[in-house]
Amino acid sequence: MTTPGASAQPSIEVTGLYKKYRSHTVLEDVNLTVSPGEVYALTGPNGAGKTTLIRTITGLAFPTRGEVQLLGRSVHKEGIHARAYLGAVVEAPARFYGQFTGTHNLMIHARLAGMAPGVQPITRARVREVLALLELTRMADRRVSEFSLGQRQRLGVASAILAEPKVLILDEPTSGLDPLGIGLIHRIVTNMAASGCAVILSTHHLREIATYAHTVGILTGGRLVDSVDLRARQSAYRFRVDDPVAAAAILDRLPFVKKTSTRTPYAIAYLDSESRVPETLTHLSSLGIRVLEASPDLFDLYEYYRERVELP
Ligand SMILES: Nc1ncnc2c1ncn2[C@@H]1O[C@H](COP(=O)(O)OP(=O)(O)OP(=O)(O)O)[C@@H](O)[C@H]1O
Repeated sequence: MTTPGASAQPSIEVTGLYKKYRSHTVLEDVNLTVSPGEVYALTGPNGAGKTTLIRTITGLAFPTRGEVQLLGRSVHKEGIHARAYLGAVVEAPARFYGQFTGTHNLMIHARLAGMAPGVQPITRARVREVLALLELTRMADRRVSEFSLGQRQRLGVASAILAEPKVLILDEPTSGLDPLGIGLIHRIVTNMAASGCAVILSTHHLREIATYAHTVGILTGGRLVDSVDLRARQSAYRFRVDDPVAAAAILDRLPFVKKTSTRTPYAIAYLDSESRVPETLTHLSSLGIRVLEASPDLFDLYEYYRERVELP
């Protein structure tokens, strides 16, 4: 997993966002930032407002109040510039011309995308490349009306990455895909992020997303109730000891331990790297603390999510 630059200017910045449909508040004071190279997964119960938030971030819907910036430009005031480096699939599966082939549809998309200010023209070779990346070469010259739902879904992602965007936004990109298709989307998102692209995607698949997202935002009732930094959670190790409180106090003094807690019979430490585990064990043992077991303290996003959305 790459580590996105924490100090870089955010690629996506949502500030004080409200969205109302008549008297119904769908989004309430939503604030979030996504850095270059970061994968931000948005999750929450049905009707929480995920699609509305994604539509507003991409400029398809207008906020009642608040602002969205992409690469430092306001989506709703400088749309053409803000969206020049945006790739998105907001309505899944994306709309295509059924009577045209996959290649033809992407060529139409390429011409439109190539009109954005500062964007390089997209070549036929690039169209072939993204079709191959999405494992659609075999379907490339077939009419889109003959594509299955999953193939259309993949063609949508192909069109979103065609212009090598710096911001990629995908609304439920894996819904309707088979397990191999889901793995394919994960790899593409991971590779895009590794090349510096900021990604927001919405999903209900928590256990999958935990393997490659950097941050998970939990939206419920239109409010972003939590933002979970999965990288920090994944650096936790647990040590089974006779006296967890004493062990945690010792661990707390180590310079490479960021935070400690206890959960009997474990002392839990957030280390700055996995390579610190042997050093930590030696240190505990030198101070008379017998460690009966040491292992990663795996974070269960599903359990965490359940607790967050079930809170009154
Ligand atoms: N155009 C609209 N007019 C009125 N209400 C709307 C409109 N679009 C969405 N809503 C309402 O906004 C709320 C949030 O809907 P949204 O589709 O954003 O939720 P979601 O989190 O994406 O749900 P799901 O997980 O089911 O896809 C719902 O109560 C929905 O009825």
